[in-house]
Amino acid sequence: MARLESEFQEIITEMIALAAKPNISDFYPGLARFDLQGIVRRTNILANRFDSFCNMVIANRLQMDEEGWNQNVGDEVNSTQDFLQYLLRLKTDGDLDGGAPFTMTQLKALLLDMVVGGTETSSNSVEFAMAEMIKNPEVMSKAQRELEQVVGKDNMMEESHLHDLPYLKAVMRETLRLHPALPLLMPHCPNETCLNFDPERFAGADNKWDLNGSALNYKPFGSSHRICPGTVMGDKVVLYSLATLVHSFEWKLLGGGEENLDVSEEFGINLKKKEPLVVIPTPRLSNPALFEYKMSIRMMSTEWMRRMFPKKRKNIMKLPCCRALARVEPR
Ligand code: HEM
Repeated sequence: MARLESEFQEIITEMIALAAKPNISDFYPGLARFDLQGIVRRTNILANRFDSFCNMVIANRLQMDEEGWNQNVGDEVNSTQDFLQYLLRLKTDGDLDGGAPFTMTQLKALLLDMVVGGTETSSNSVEFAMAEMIKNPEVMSKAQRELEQVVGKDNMMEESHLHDLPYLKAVMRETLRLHPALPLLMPHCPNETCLNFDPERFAGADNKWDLNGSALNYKPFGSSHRICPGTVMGDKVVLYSLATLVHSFEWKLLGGGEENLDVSEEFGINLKKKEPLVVIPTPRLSNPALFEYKMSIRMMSTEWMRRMFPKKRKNIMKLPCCRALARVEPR
């Protein structure tokens, strides 16, 4: 399991690094066939490894379906179908509007786009937002109060609560303003100094900033033709993760000194926190039983995981894709 996890992470991290690497062939196309920096050769190796990974996941899913592990396959588009099952159905039947079926190559390309485009962008944004809230306790308290009112301390955060969390949404917007996940968009700079973390900029009913890139002075997901195709998903994943973390736990730095927490960035194609955030969570919900989670895996079902790793069921949540897509539900 650990080997599979680290291999998956290694592929994705290296793919992102290669995508960002300046390639001399882009400036002198005549040199492209020599692949002087080995970028094409390395990319092909990674693409093959990702392909094998996808083949394994897809083959297992198909085998499970064949053996009836998920009895709901074939029902109307239902909540128990995982994302891969849905894509595989599009591959066979086409979409609901009569669109042409997917090919297997398109299906894998979509998975690759989602993993490469959506993993670090979302997790880095959550890390920055948590760091800023820990550094600014008044922001953390306000977000916690909002969650207490909307969700309640005797309840678990659910996706349906997301619409009623305007302050946490403002925290996320402000995080993306100050620490844009992908900083290399068209060049732009603020017309006044606004370096402090202040979610109030985005709070209030008259807040006019959205994420669709229509206002060119706020476009954390890009804008126009090249706008991020994962905007809606990224928005929900980041907000849901933040809400769950803030609602369920108090957060402290190891050794204290929250007010001096370093939030500086390491520049790259993906902006990440220079020093990883290391924090200590303390449960804050009133009912300890709420922390005995029943995990329901959306993208890869638990049955699939059990089947694939029969001897290591206890480690099921250690696979990064499961952690990212797992939904936490109360018992
Ligand atoms: C906080 C989360 C995210 C942020 C801030 C973000 C931001 C961005 C930005 C700024 C771009 C570049 C737009 C441009 O070239 O002008 C982009 C591109 C892209 N994003 Fe995201 N993204 C996020 C999450 C996601 C997710 C969840 C997915 C997939 C499910 C995704 C998939 C992609 C893809 C495939 C592209 C390349 C599009 C193209 O080149 O045409 N992103 N993203």
